[in-house]
Amino acid sequence: MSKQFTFEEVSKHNKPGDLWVVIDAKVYDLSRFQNMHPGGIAVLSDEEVAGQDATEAFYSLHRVEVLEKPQYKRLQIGVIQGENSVIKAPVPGELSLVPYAEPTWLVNGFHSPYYNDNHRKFQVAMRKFVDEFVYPEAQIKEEDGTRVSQELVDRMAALNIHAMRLGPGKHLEGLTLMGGLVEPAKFDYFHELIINQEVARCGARGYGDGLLSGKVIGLPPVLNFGSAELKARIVPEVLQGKKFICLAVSEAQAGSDVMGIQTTAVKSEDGKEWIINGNKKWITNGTFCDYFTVGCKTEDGFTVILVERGPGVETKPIKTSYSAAAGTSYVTFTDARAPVGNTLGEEGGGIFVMLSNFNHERWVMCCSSARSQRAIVEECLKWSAQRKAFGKPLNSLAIIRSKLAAMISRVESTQHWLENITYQMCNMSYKQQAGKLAGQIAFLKAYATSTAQETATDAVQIFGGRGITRTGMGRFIEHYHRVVAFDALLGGAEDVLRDLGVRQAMRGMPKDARL
Ligand code: HEM
Repeated sequence: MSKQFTFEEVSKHNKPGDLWVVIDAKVYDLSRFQNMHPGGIAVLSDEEVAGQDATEAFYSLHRVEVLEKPQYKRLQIGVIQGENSVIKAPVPGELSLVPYAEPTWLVNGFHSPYYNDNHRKFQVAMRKFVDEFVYPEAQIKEEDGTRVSQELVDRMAALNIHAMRLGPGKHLEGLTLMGGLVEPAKFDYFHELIINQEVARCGARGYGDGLLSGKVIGLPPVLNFGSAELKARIVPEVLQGKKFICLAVSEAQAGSDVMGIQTTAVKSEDGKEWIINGNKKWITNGTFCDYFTVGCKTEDGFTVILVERGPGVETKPIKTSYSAAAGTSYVTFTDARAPVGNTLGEEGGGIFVMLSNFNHERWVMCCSSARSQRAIVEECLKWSAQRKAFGKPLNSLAIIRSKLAAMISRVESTQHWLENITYQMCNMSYKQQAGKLAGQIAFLKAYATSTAQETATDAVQIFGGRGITRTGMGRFIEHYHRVVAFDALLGGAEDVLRDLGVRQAMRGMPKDARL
């Protein structure tokens, strides 16, 4: 039972060296902490703070998690008699009750045609997993730039999360998914959407990519186009998190224009091996990968080949504006060799391999982008309610409400469009998806990432200086604003995607259509 105090008792401890404050009905003795306080001693000695209820002042300057940290928690010496604490730190695994902080299907009283009971149970389990194991590691590693721990990779493997991140399909047969929560045959794209969206909540974009997103885009060409022998050798060890794979397409000389790549693969004299020369740039997870799914120029055109790390393959880190935890690399191939049996799809048929892979990659990015955007909406709603400016909460200003309205509309429309496309994916074959959804997904990705950038800009304005400060109240805004361009470039730049979408539409125009 906590020690009980009255406001009167607390008010006697109102000077440096004997300094107590009340925050949310809890009494803190700051006498010994005052000299270590990052905000300085003067603010604590203020007559409206020392010995007083400083709840409002505190929450306009600190995030809730400050008082959750053990070193600060122990400054609490008791509670105010007869008063209850009302401020609640987010509880791991729980849904947020802040309006628009969750997609509508997770909001009490709302309905959705897309999600069944199994999706709901799956979401609960996935959120718990992310809050308990992913979020804490993400926050540390995004800062220190080291890669995801093998311990977490193993935990994910034990639940077969690596396999589920590749979507529904034969590769799930016989696996126990999420401890038996989903039957492999019933796992669909909404389950996968849930994984992507829950992981995106870790609020660490570089680390998020470091969490084996190279596998999400690098393994499907092996799964869908590799020989039976190659699949048997590569797939299980990658899905068990024992080996790592990435997709290596873009180059110093070619990004969105995939056909412009210059890495070459020529056959050895005995015809048994490919000899590969060239470079690949911005390769996510490349620094720590064992396998590279490489786009190459060959005699017949464009061919995709699985190259194993070995002589002639070198990777070095590229410093980008997000964390080195992503393992972004520059890869060079100097007479690197791969057996001809490592060819993925037809020789010269690489563009088909790549294009069918792009849809899924872009859709995954839409899932994450929509969820990251939503987290920023939540931050802005909270901040504008608890921060005062000109003597009033920020959200009493019409201009702030107008920015919030635009943010909410953007994230809601992105999520709803995403859910509709996901529903189409659930009801189409992989081939139908490639034909019918390439345009839709390209448009959605360009829409999600351009609205994300608008939201990032608005959020910085709402947070002011804190929106460009790496610690404290605005730390997620600063991070988001710094990394938001990644989504807009990876998997195809916005203008290229919009153009692709329109070209697809033009191709589908009925020949007899007239005004
Ligand atoms: C239990 C009591 C308190 C603890 C543990 C605490 C802790 C901290 C911490 C960790 C920071 C750094 C924030 C960050 O960048 O993450 C900080 C900053 C600050 N604190 Fe406190 N604080 C306490 C009470 C107060 C109170 C009562 C005030 C009075 C208004 C105050 C005023 C400030 C100010 C002005 C800053 C600088 C904020 C900024 O740079 O934006 N603190 N405090």
